[in-house]
Amino acid sequence: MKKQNLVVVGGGSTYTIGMIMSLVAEKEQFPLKTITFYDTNAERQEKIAKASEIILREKYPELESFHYTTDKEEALTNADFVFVQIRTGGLAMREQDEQIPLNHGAVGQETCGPGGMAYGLRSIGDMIDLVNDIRHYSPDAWILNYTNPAAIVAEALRREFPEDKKLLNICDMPAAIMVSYAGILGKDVFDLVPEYFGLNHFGWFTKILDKDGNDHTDTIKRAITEDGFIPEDAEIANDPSWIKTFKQVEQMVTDFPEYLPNTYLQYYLYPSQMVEKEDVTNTRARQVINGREKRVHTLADQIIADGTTENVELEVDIHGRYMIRVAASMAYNNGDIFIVMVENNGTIANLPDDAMVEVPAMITNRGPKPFAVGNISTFYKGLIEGQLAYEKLVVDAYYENSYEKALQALTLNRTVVDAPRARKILDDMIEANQQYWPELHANKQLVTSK
Ligand SMILES: NC(=O)c1ccc[n+]([C@@H]2O[C@H](COP(=O)([O-])OP(=O)(O)OC[C@H]3O[C@@H](n4cnc5c(N)ncnc54)[C@H](O)[C@@H]3O)[C@@H](O)[C@H]2O)c1
Ligand SMILES: O=P(O)(O)OC[C@H]1O[C@H](O[C@H]2[C@H](O)[C@@H](O)[C@@H](O)O[C@@H]2CO)[C@H](O)[C@@H](O)[C@@H]1O
Ligand SMILES: [Mn+2]
Repeated sequence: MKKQNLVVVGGGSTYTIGMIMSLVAEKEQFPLKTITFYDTNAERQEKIAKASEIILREKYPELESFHYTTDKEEALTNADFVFVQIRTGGLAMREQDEQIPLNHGAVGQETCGPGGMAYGLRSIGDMIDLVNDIRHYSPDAWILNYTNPAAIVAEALRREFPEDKKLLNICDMPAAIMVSYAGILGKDVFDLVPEYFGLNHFGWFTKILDKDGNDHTDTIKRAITEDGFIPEDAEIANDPSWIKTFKQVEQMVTDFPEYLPNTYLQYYLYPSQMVEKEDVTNTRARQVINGREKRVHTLADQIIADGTTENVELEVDIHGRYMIRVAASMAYNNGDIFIVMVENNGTIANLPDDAMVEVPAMITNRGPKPFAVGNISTFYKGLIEGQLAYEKLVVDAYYENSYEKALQALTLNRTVVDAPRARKILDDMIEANQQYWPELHANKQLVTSK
């Protein structure tokens, strides 16, 4: 098996140490020659990198080299795989994305509704620059992007790099949900085969099979409605916010029992309930700053101070394992099946060809080969078309510097609906994002004809 040169962009991310542990756990499936971290924030990256260096020295002695840098040429040259996990504006801006809509009575969420638009308009420019840089230094590298909001980023990258066949956008949420299905069934998550359709953070499992073709969908539905649904992946199992989110699946399956929903659908199906549950002074970003970020930084500090991992507990989670299994299937043409984002082109027959959809695909060394879904029925088609229009309008707003397109996007979104409210949210977001967003201009025709 050829050993791979891996670059992690966003080396200072709160997910990096988990990713390193997953790379250790998956070294047989995805053997590495070198690992390089790249980040624009030297200080944030250094702490994570120094801890990672110790972990790798102890647990991955066969690795030929590990290094970290803020120099893009040094980082991106000679890569086989580039994993991208950046957050333009950091968790501080995530907090604004969540608080602004809540101040106007709308859902405040990282990737759904107005928060997703704000984060999208910040991320698109950086992601385009980054893909250009990667292609300049490593034209043939596989790029696995999971930078959020993945749906909007994927749409922008589709428009910007239409011929790039080695760029794949992925999300761990379906896999994390499947970990809980596996728990219900007493099976390994990688032994389950999903049937699924939708957009990123906006989809449904239509069937859960095992590798022998046995259908477990009804067993899972029954278990959820009778016994409830809990997160089982190590990273989120004890997190009160994720426990609440998984609990909401019970209501979704009771109200709409046809298919099994992605957890993120809660924001679109029960927006008022979601707003009522929130505390604007302690939104998810604040919980992550005081929770995951603090935990990861304390862990890194301890590993660095001790010079060893002997005194800490290091866990492997589905986030890293899933990303790595997708990469391995590309590297070694395994033909494994994973849920990923692809340009539709008929996969969901009654949706536009140019939609970025999330569906199961066979992952090969020629990229993802999605399985045909066929026509989807009215409820799902209606919901998806509205959300897809919102996503496309956000990307239009970016390219056209259009205030109007941004306003249309928010008004269309199920988490907002009301046009005056959309305008208030948009105006506050423009103010908060001056440093990051393209300048949005009002429709010139209307202004001049006054
Ligand atoms: N798709 C998914 O399912 C999924 C799952 C988990 C995390 N994520 C995403 O992963 C990303 C990281 O999340 P986090 O909470 O760890 O954020 P974080 O802020 O802790 O980490 C992001 C890192 O990226 C760096 N960075 C920012 N802009 C950069 C640029 N242009 N070039 C290089 N480095 C840059 C930052 O300095 C920071 O160290 C986010 O986009 C998050 O939404 C996605
Ligand atoms: O609110 P956060 O920052 O805790 O989570 C936001 C992310 O949530 C999903 O990722 C989960 C993942 O599903 C789970 O396996 C585990 O690794 O935790 C992650 C979050 O902590 C979602 O898919 C991502 O897009 C979000 O960024
Ligand atoms: Mn996701």
